[in-house]
Amino acid sequence: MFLDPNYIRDRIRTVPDWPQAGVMFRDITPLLQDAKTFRALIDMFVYRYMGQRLDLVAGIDARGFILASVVAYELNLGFVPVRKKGKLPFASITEEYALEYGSAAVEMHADAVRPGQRVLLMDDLVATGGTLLAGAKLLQRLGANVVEAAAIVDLPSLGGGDRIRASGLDLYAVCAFPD
Ligand SMILES: O=P(O)(O)OC[C@H]1O[C@H](OP(=O)(O)OP(=O)(O)O)[C@H](O)[C@@H]1O
Ligand SMILES: Nc1ncnc2[nH]cnc12
Repeated sequence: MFLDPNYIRDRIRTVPDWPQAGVMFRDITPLLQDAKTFRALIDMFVYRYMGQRLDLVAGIDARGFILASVVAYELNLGFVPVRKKGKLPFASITEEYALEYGSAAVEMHADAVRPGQRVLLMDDLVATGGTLLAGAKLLQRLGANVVEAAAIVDLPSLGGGDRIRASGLDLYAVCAFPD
């Protein structure tokens, strides 16, 4: 029961018109706040990846950090942050991208991964797919092999999942909100 995607989906709150009119914001905080659903969620990722050959888990600022660091710890792997622009102290590389509501840029330290390392890339949600694609691009520019992109939620009506798969990157999302 706890590893049923509907159990996860049912604990995501929808907030209409936030942060701007027309956006149905899928809020994962109730899911994280409940000990059982948080553990069930993390376990779904851990069971999926525990048999796979991985070197690192990368997480996207900010909500991807919540997942990726715990999953990395559980899989006995290191964690790498993909940060919003201007936050990293050391030599960094940058990718700009468009969002459902605006534009942004993400960065990684230039020494965050070594060429050939196998990396799982995590974020909370796929809307247009721009954020995960930008994160994957950073990893690929550093020579990493992005084994899969993973998220809690896909919003298929915004086309991000298709965009990610069309780029050649595998995507796993625990659940989807079709409307
Ligand atoms: O698929 P996309 O269209 O790229 O959208 C998904 C991204 O949008 C949200 O983050 P947001 O940029 O709102 O930043 P936050 O984590 O700082 O709230 C979400 O956490 C994803 O990172
Ligand atoms: N609809 C949405 N809900 C939550 N986070 C998002 N990021 C981009 N679109 C979003």
